[in-house]
Amino acid sequence: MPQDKPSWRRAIRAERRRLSPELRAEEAALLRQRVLEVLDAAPEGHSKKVAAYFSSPDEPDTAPLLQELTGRGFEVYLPVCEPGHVLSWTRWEPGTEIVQSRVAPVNEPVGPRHDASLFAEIDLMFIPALAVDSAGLRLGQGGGYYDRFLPKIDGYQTRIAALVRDDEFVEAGSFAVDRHDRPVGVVITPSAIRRLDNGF
Ligand SMILES: Nc1nc2c(c(=O)[nH]1)N(C=O)[C@@H](CNc1ccc(C(=O)N[C@@H](CCC(=O)O)C(=O)O)cc1)CN2
Ligand SMILES: Nc1ncnc2c1ncn2[C@@H]1O[C@H](COP(=O)(O)OP(=O)(O)OP(=O)(O)O)[C@@H](O)[C@H]1O
Repeated sequence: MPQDKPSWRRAIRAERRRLSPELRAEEAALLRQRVLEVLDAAPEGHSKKVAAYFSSPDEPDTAPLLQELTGRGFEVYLPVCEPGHVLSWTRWEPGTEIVQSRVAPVNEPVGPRHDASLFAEIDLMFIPALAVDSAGLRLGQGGGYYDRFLPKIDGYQTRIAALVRDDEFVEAGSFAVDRHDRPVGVVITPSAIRRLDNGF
């Protein structure tokens, strides 16, 4: 029996809170390594614009990889939560002002906002999840922001890579899925890059 989403969310958040700062830092460094491997394997002519996100304290720490991406000359865009569970996108560089979102418990950059059409030029997007199953379906924080956003970029080439801890990559069917859930094509954990054979 697949478990309901709220039970999974509670269990994963509790597990993440139990991590020591040392293990968290170690996993963040490994995730950065894996992301660099994905970029190194990217085809010639791959866009220098990528989308990512600012991690919250309970998520795998994306700070090292954001630094690394800008250090390698990538233009990095991060989500901004708009009312109505809409995401827009703002460029981030080290030093960009960061504020607490007015509509969700996350931090976001301040600056000009772009809509989904930005993704015509984005080949790779990193997205948060609490868990991903082997079919590529993700369990998010429950806002439905990405579920609503991803259909808007269906027509673009953007590859979508979810970042989770090793234990959070689980068998297909482990958690309940809804009709609106979109599969991701790649799952990156500290120990591995998994390219899923689901056409995404
Ligand atoms: N780092 C990060 N940024 C992100 C997301 C994310 O998952 N992680 N999002 C991914 O969509 C969007 C923000 N959506 C979110 C929706 C709900 C919660 C959340 O923690 N909800 C809790 C507590 C609610 C509250 O305190 O108001 C909950 O539902 O229990 C977090 C982010 C866009 N930015
Ligand atoms: N495409 C959509 N259109 C309308 N409502 C949606 C859509 N996607 C999700 N929702 C609604 O948003 C809420 C959260 O959905 P869900 O539990 O799948 O979020 P999530 O995948 O955890 O979040 P996120 O995508 O932000 O990481 C649900 O009430 C769901 O019905």
